Amino acid sequence: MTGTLILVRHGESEWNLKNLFTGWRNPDLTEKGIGEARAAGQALKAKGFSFDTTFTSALKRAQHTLDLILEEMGIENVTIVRNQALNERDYGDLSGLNKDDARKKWGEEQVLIWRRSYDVPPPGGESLKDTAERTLPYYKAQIEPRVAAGETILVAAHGNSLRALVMAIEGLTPEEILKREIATGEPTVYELKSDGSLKERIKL
Ligand SMILES: O=C(O)[C@H](O)COP(=O)(O)O
Repeated sequence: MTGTLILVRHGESEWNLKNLFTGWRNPDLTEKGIGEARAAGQALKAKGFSFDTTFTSALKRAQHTLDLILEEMGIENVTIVRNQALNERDYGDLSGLNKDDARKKWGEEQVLIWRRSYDVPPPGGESLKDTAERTLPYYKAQIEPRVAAGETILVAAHGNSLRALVMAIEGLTPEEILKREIATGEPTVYELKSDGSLKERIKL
């Protein structure tokens, strides 16, 4: 038996547009982000998907994306589980700062290390490793068993919480996952075997 896991990053947020570090701060989607979420819903509808359960984070941009996808698909009665284990990585003291201003203050290289190293956290925040340490146990306990049992599950979350999941599902090294950019509003479909391992990755 195979199950289906669909991962989608939220549409463009107001702070993506302003080029601000966001993390656990809570901006909503922009008009473009709303359009991206609706387009994701249309793409999933065109493929005939329906969901046994859906998951999202405790943050507005991901919740709103999920709501818009379900609305576009005409799905009204599915369970929505919201949990902060799926939140974006906490950007700590960088939250709310402009990414270009941060580069001017701390230098290009240091900011790149904070954004794209595996285990160096930004001041007061979480590294990708820290993020994976809270996201993966939640995935293993709440999401993977459902997919392994044959369900179809949609997860609307964030660039770095999804990186943590993709790394585990695809068996990527830290170097490989850090090169993977997860675009806003573009669903990825994974067929998983009954032991939770990957059968096929399909990009919509
Ligand atoms: O939290 C943020 O600022 C972004 O959503 C993700 O940031 P990143 O591109 O630095 O990983």
